[in-house]
Amino acid sequence: MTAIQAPAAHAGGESLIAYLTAWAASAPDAAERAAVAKCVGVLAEAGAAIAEAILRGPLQGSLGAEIGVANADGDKQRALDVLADQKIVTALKSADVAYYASEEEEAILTLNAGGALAVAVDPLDGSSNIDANISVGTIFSVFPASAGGATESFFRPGREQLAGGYIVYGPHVALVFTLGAGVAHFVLDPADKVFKLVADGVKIAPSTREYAINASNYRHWIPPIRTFVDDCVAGAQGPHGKDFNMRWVASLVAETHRIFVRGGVFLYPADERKGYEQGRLRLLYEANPIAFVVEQAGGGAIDGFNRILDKQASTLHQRTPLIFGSAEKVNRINSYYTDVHFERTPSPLFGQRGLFHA
Ligand SMILES: O=P(O)(O)OC[C@H]1O[C@](O)(COP(=O)(O)O)[C@@H](O)[C@@H]1O
Ligand SMILES: [Mg+2]
Ligand SMILES: [Mg+2]
Repeated sequence: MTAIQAPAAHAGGESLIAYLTAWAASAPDAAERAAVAKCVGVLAEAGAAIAEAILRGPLQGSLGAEIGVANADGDKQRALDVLADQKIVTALKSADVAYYASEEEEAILTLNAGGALAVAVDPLDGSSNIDANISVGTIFSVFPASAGGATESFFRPGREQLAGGYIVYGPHVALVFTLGAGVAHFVLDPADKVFKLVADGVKIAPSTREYAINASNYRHWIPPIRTFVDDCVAGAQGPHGKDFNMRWVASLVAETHRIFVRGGVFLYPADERKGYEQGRLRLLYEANPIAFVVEQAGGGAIDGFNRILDKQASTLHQRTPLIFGSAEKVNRINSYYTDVHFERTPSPLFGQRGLFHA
C-alpha cells in the first residue's frame, strides 16, 4: 500500500472502538463527538453483520434476487439491498440519530426525535455485482441534525458533514472513514470480528496512470469526457505523454478503495442518455461521503465544473455527475470542462451548459 502512510497518532492494530473513544474524549465539543463516535461504531457493527451474510453467499439464499419492488430511484431492489437497509436502520436507532435517509427508503425516516445527527446511507452499493461474487459496499454520510427539521438536515453543502466513509465487502472487509481531519483505514479481523486499524492519515497518490469509466457509454458522452478519454487512449503518443490503464468494476466502493490503495481517477459523468443528464450517482449518500473522504486524503472530487462538497441537494435522491481521485488528474479533467479542449468535439447539447451544470 504505497499510497497509504504509516500510522501517525494511533498504533496499527488498535480497535475501532478504542480509536473512536480516544477521538471523542479529545475535544471541547464532547457531546457531538460522542454522538458521532457511537454512530460510526454502530454502522461498523451493522457492516460486520452484512459482511457475514455476504460471506455465506448462495448459502444465505439468493442475495441478488430482485424482490419485485423498485426503490425510490426506480432500481429494482435486491434481497441484500433490503437486508442491509434493515440492519442499518436497527443499528442507527441505538445511536443519537434523529433522521435517516437511504437509497432504499422513499422518504427521510425519523429514528430518535431530538437526536443530534442525520445520517444518509447507500446500504448496499454495487448491487448488480452481488451474485457474481464481486466486491460491494456500504457508504455513509453524517451531518448534524438541523433545528429546522429533516430536510434541512440533509439539504446543505456536503462540506458540513461531520463524518463520511465506506465499508467494502471484498476478499477482506475494509472500513475507511473521515471524522473531518484525515482518513483512517480499518480492516475487520475475521478471528474476533473486531475492526482493527491499518493506517491513519491515509493519502491518495496525487498522480496516476489509471482511470475508471464505463466505456460502453462512449457514444453518449459529452465532449470534455470523450476528449479526455481519447487523450488517455492515445497514451504516450497523446497530450498526456504516457500510457494509461483502464478499470471498471461497476461498484463505486470497490473503485474508491482501489484509488485509495494505488491512485487513479473515477468518472461517472453526465451523458446524453435520457435520465443521465446529471449522471447516475446520488449526491447525498454516494457523492458527498466519497468526496469528503477523498478530499481528506488529499484527492479531488468534482461534478466536472464544481467541487462536490459545495453542492447543495434540493431533493433526497438527487443525482450528480461524479469525478474523483488523484488531485492532479481531477484538476486536469476540470480543465477539459472549462477550457478549449471540448471544442475539439463540439456538441449542441454541451452548448446548453445548464443541462450539465446543476
Ligand atoms: O452499471 P453502470 O451504469 O456502469 O453503473 C455502475 C455504478 O452504479 C452503482 O452500482 C450504483 O450504486 P447502487 O448499486 O447502490 O445503485 C455504482 O456502484 C457504480 O459505480
Ligand atoms: Mg450505490
Ligand atoms: Mg445501493
